[in-house]
Amino acid sequence: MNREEPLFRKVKNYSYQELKILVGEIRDYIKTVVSKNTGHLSSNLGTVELTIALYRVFDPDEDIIIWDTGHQAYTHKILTGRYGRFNTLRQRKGISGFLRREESVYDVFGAGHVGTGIPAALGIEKALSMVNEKRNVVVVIGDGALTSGMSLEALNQLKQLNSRLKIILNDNGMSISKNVGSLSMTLTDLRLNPVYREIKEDIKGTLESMRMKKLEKLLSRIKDGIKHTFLGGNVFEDFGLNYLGPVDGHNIKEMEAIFKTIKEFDEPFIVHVTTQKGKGLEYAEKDPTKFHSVSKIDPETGERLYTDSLISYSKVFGKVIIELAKKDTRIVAITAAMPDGTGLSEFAKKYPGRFYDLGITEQLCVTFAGGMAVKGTKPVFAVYSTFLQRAFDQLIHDIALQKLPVVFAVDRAGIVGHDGPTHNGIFDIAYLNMIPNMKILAPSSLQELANMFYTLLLHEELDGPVVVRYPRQSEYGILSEIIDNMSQIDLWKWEKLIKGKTRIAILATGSMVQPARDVAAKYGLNMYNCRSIKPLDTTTFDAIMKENDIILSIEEGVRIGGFGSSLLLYASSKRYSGKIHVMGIDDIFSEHGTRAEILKELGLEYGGIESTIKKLRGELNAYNDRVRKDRNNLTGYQLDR
Ligand SMILES: Cc1ncc(C[n+]2csc(CCOP(=O)(O)OP(=O)(O)O)c2C)c(N)n1
Ligand SMILES: CC(=O)[C@@H](O)[C@H](O)COP(=O)(O)O
Ligand SMILES: [Mg+2]
Repeated sequence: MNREEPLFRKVKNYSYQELKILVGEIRDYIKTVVSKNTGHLSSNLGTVELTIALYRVFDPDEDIIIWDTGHQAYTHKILTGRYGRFNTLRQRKGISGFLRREESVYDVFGAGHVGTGIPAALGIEKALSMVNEKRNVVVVIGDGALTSGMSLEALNQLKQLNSRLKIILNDNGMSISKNVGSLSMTLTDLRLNPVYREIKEDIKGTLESMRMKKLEKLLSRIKDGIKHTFLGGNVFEDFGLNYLGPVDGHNIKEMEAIFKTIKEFDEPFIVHVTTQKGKGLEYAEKDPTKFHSVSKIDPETGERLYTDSLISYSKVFGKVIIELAKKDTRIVAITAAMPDGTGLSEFAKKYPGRFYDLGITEQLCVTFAGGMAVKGTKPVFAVYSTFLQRAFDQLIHDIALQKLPVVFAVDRAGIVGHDGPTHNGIFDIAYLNMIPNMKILAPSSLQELANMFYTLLLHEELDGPVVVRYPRQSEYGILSEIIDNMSQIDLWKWEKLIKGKTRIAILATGSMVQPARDVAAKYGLNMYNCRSIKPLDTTTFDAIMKENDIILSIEEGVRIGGFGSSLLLYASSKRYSGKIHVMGIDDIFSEHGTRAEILKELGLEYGGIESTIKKLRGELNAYNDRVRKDRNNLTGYQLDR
């Protein structure tokens, strides 16, 4: 039970001098904890003053405050009763890096994925109105998140639903990389347009009563429909929002004045706050993208603390796609605002005309790729497994149904570690497995990843979509060697890695092949790398069923609807009389912690596989004993007669 008194209650009474000290302390605390624990550094350094100003005006005990995405809400956590526990951020059993309802009553709506803020706030507002509860509902949303489909769909409903939402737009000009699209250009215009600066000057610095009068006048002019001459008009006003800004997001006093003003009005507002991503930390200010989401770093220099000889799957993918694009000019790469995370940023520089960052729009990206495929290009959409969930219908309706040859590079498949349940990519096998015409591959090594894309993009005639899923993992390897050794492989054939001495086989996919292989080698088991999850290599599987009494399948994904469940369905159709045991993730949301910790808890590593094998071997021995005994008994019975 958390008994910490929320700091926001005290902060309301701080002087501006005290607030300045608090701001510095919070920034320092965030830097210290994130550099040790991993986390979202730049975005959180940018929202310290914004959160303080907001909570001095709006009261989290009274008002409803929603954070879109939640990756920028560390100051919110620190102010709402988690100062003491903040140093456990993103650690196993520690506090989450995102908003979680079970963690605090002040995390009103859980988050992690972009674009949920305005839709959820709108729902909450309407639910409150049904019970005649009039509370302020405030949403904090970034300029990147504002461009996502869900945000825009919700904005489109504000007028019709008579919303009074107060939207605080935290505009730092950045998504993870530079923000893209027309709306981001509009925001740049608004930041620079002197008309708005005049209004800001008008409001700022005036006495409370004067400020209110000016605002009332402004609002009555807005309502009279003359906003276009007075304000110049902007897209937000077309959505029914009163627009105010831009306001300096590092000036608490200035923000307070505007927040107090909007709190007085029974009207929907959008306050355009400008902040700097990485504020107050030189290296993060210089390269906010690099420090958006960080692994362990030296807090003073920002240097990463990890072994250089390890290479991530994303990095190999990024390099491979450049090499392949040299050989085939039809290859294009698409990302939903994740050029860095997916390894595509170098491709973007090398082939700007063949690279599409479409913003945080996974659904758009899928259908856009479909359109490109129709016209003979070879689109590769690189996306995190968890974010591809957004585009389920597009995968079915726009891609698979039409057998469009789109390649999906599904990164962060499996357990992601510190980001936790909102970001774990554990559902993709299941949600893709059920879609007709969809093929799913999983490489078991960096080299196999390279070979898969090499084969798919240069040597296969694709008759529909193909997904390659790979984990948030780094392994030993030399990038140039991997590229030099790229070769064609039989994508749809399972590879026998070990010929065992028992009638037990392990069938593993992707990241599970390496630990399973070690166990198989120790216990003399037959071992297969099932690189094709769908279609099953039924020729090999038929032979496996003939040669083995026990089959253990292992995948880094949910068991329901996964690879193992496909094996079970097929095996039962063939009346296989042996036992198939499926290892994977049960019907739960796995927690945050290191990837190794979580995999261990799930039994998806050497130790877990070994103990399962021991159990299965025990069962097999007991079964064989029973059969032997039965046979003896039977013989005895016959003799007796
Ligand atoms: C559906 C979805 N797609 C992609 C992401 C990855 N992502 C997390 S934060 C972010 C950028 C958001 O930009 P913005 O809202 O401006 O926040 P900032 O970090 O600039 O404060 C992205 C693309 C996500 N969380 N959810
Ligand atoms: C908030 C968000 O969705 C991203 O910032 C994500 O946390 C990045 O994950 P990686 O660190 O795996 O790139
Ligand atoms: Mg931003």
